[in-house]
Amino acid sequence: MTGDSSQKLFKVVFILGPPGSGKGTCCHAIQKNHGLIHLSAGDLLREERQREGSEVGALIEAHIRNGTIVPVEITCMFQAMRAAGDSAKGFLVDGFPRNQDNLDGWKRQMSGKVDEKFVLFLTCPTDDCIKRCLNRGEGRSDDNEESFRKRIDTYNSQTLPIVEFYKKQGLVREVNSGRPIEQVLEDVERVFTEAGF
Ligand SMILES: Nc1ncnc2c1ncn2[C@@H]1O[C@H](COP(=O)(O)OP(=O)(O)OP(=O)(O)O)[C@@H](O)[C@H]1O
Ligand SMILES: Nc1ccn([C@H]2C[C@H](O)[C@@H](COP(=O)(O)O)O2)c(=O)n1
Ligand SMILES: [Mg+2]
Repeated sequence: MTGDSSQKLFKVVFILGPPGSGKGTCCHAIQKNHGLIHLSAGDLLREERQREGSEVGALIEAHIRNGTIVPVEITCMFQAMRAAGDSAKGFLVDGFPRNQDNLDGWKRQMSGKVDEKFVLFLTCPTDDCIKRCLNRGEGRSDDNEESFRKRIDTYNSQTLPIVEFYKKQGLVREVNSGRPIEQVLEDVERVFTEAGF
């Protein structure tokens, strides 16, 4: 799809859901099957935090441990999409937009540049999410009970209203991810097929 004759619109699917609900796991499978590019806002922030000489590394780490959301000027998803090139079939934008500041920044930067296909919204009971995070085994500094509680509070108070915003536009596709992964992926695959991917 094209906007004007010179600019191709970026096809985007947002992936939202509570911490540990399986966003990254689903993106990994979908990316493989459909040739889409997976961009996780959390992964991009962790990468920047690790970059030698980063001026915002300490600030990012403080937000990650506190389960709060980094200002959108730092979480620059557009830059990452551009860097991925326009040969991409589309992008799986994982864990973004996570609050009103993310959404406002996204609109400021992306208006007229993206084709927002839908929001894949994963739902999962908190008890399952915490077990998954505590057993993830990736050494993340926020995979502990205290950070998890803060992340889930932020999710409930700041991310769910963003899901509501997209629901009102009829863009939300909900999948219950509190089930065995094979069943989750079957439903996720169906959602993508129905959307023409
Ligand atoms: N359906 C499932 N059943 C059991 N375990 C799962 C399922 N989906 C994902 N997991 C496991 O749960 C952990 C968290 O999954 P994942 O990293 O995909 O979640 P996430 O939503 O990206 O979390 P975060 O928001 O913290 O990045 C991983 O160890 C993953 O292997
Ligand atoms: N849009 C985003 C996404 C992530 N972060 C920070 C705060 C999160 O708790 C942390 C981990 O994200 P995840 O890997 O769980 O998606 O990264 C943010 O500030 N803004
Ligand atoms: Mg993740």
